[in-house]
Amino acid sequence: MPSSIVVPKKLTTVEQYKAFLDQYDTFLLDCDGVLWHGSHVLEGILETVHFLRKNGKKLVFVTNNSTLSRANYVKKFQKLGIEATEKDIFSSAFATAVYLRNILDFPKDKRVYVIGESGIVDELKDVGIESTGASDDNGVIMTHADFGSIEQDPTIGAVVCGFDLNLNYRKLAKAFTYLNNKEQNAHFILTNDDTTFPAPNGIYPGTGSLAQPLITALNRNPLVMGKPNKPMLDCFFANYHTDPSRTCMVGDRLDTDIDFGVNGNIATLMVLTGVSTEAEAMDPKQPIKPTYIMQSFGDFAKVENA
Ligand SMILES: O=C(O)[C@H](O)[C@H](O)COP(=O)(O)O
Repeated sequence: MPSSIVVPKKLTTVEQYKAFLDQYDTFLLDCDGVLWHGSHVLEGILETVHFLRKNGKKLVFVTNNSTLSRANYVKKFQKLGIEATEKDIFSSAFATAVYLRNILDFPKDKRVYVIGESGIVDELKDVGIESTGASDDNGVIMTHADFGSIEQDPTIGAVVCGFDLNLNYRKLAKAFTYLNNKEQNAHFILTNDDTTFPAPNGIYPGTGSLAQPLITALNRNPLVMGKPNKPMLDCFFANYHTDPSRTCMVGDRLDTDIDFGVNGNIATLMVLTGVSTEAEAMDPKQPIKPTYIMQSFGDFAKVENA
């Protein structure tokens, strides 16, 4: 059906919330912009998570944020008051590690150069892949005399770029050097390509924006793992055999979360606590249409008190 004909249904009343919830057993939940901003849990989220689980709903957390391993995400969830186990969490770092190991059959004698944080390093280690870079190059200030210190490294079989609060020129120069060596033929992979992400006081450049200097310098498009791309979807459906007709993706971004659900042929609910706006979703020219829209996922807590 042409996207201009699909009109998202806005949920605003407790009766509509209840009727919506009765249709689904499994909810795939984005994290940044749905559950929290950074480490600030949004209003009503804890009550909603408790209420849905008490009513037998399955919650699966699907995040493009590659900064933490699933083990460390479990600790973050617990610290924020949300019970979770590693098998409930699908992060772009996990999808990247699984893809390198299982799909690319990454050679045992090769390593990965990482622009990113511990989530990528830890998930790669979990599947037996050695990495270098990441925090090793944090705070390393280059001078114009340092260019000679950047050498080729034939052990690098892939460069993986994720969100990195400590991105610097040295990391970009090393990644470029490895990827620009045609004989080496190293894979160029992004954990995700979110252009921005929501924080408590606004939105900030995301992984897709941080990787742009490499994409421009190399004139090469990377392989992207996270939502809405197929590797993350394959990762989810390989681990969960849910009934697609009773599964709903909940997210705040049209171009990642909602598109991910559309690609997976499941219903989608867009919340207005993150990046995308209602006007963007309702625009007839918008090709990606959520099934439903509501203000906040935390509003479902009102059903319990109704
Ligand atoms: O990597 C980034 O740009 C952000 O961390 C990412 O956008 C957040 O991922 P989400 O939980 O919204 O999927």
